[in-house]
Amino acid sequence: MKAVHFGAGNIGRGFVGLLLHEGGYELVFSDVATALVDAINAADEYTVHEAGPGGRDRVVTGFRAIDSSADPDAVAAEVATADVVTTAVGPAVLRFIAPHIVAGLALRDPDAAPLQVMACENAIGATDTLREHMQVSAGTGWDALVARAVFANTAVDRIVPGQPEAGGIDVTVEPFFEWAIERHPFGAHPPRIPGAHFVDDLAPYIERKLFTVNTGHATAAYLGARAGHERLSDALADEAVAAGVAAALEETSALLAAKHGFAPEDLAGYRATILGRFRNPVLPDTVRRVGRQPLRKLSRHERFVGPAAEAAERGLPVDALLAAIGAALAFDDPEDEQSAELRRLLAELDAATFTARVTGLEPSHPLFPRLTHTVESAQSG
Ligand SMILES: NC(=O)c1ccc[n+]([C@@H]2O[C@H](COP(=O)([O-])OP(=O)(O)OC[C@H]3O[C@@H](n4cnc5c(N)ncnc54)[C@H](O)[C@@H]3O)[C@@H](O)[C@H]2O)c1
Ligand SMILES: O=P(O)(O)OC[C@@H](O)[C@@H](O)[C@H](O)[C@H](O)CO
Repeated sequence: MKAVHFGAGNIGRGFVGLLLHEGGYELVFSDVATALVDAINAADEYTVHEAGPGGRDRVVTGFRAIDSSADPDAVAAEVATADVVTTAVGPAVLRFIAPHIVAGLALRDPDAAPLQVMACENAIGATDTLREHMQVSAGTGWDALVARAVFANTAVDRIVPGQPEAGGIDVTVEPFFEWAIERHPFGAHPPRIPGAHFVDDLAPYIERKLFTVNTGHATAAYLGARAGHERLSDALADEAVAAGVAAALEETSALLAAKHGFAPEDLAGYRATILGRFRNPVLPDTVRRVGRQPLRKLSRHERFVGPAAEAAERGLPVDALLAAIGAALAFDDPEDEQSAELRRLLAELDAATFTARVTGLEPSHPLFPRLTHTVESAQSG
């Protein structure tokens, strides 16, 4: 069995690659970072260090890597004979991966079992998005190729911080992980991924994850950055930050209970587990990594505006989410392109134009005036 994984970064090596290896797949990483590709090819094994209670070291073997910008034909050839393709590249990069998978499908034996495609990004329907990019890339050839693959959306959860260069290709991660995958696309032949669980309806899982883990994480990062903290665990140790995170998650939990029928006590337990994960003092995570790409995080269906808009539609409270958005608007990391763009847009646009452009919220939406007010406050303060 063979898996091609696009994106050999933190979650690629520290989670997706690890579980595919443990499932028995030969692993082919594809990345565009030449030095990383070279380092992977120079190694016979790497270690995933699980930092925190219950964690242990896990060794990954049986892998190689291809630089997809230098050798796209090699990537296509690997995809053609793979059983599984996964991605962890960031939602905006999926459009660049799509042509490689299409090229692989074009080379694939039409009688082979369908390629199992799963995008493992922090985004709702990321595999659907990848499939749409593939359809565009294939053009009129799509009808002939689409039967050679099946597509499943997934929700992946494991905190994998940025890694120090001195660590080579080893990865330090938290011990916790969860990987939920849509069941129906695979019929009787799901991929073999130990610890993953297959579900009939992914929507409650991905929304619970994105609107709890990622809403809480980003709230901690933005409130923490504004309070001068660098480490995520230090931000959580700040009572004011922790209170802001707890309040934002009370609001998203109320939405998740109303929308998906989760029991409030189960959501309270889920929140407590997650806050414990954020507080992990031996996980070297930073507010810069967690706050990265704030424009993506402020977009319409993402971790803040997504739940706040739906909560507002239902008449549920959104004050703490708006406070978190206010902190996001203050995020200033000159090395993060989106942070710099955010600062430029805040300086140049009026509040209503900024709100519409950055959040994608319709001006007629009940949240729009409150969001605009939050933007005005950020601009004046
Ligand atoms: N790190 C986490 O805790 C975590 C957890 C769950 C999900 N995720 C999601 O996984 C994705 C990746 O996150 P990460 O933290 O691993 O980021 P990362 O920056 O560590 O890794 C991304 C990798 O993708 C590579 N890449 C960029 N463009 C590429 C291309 N065109 N083709 C192939 N590879 C390309 C980069 O070189 C990099 O190695 C994101 O969507 C993120 O939200 C991350
Ligand atoms: O990867 P992002 O930028 O969408 O979000 C940053 C973190 O919140 C995220 O990577 C978490 O560590 C991860 O989603 C935990 O499962």
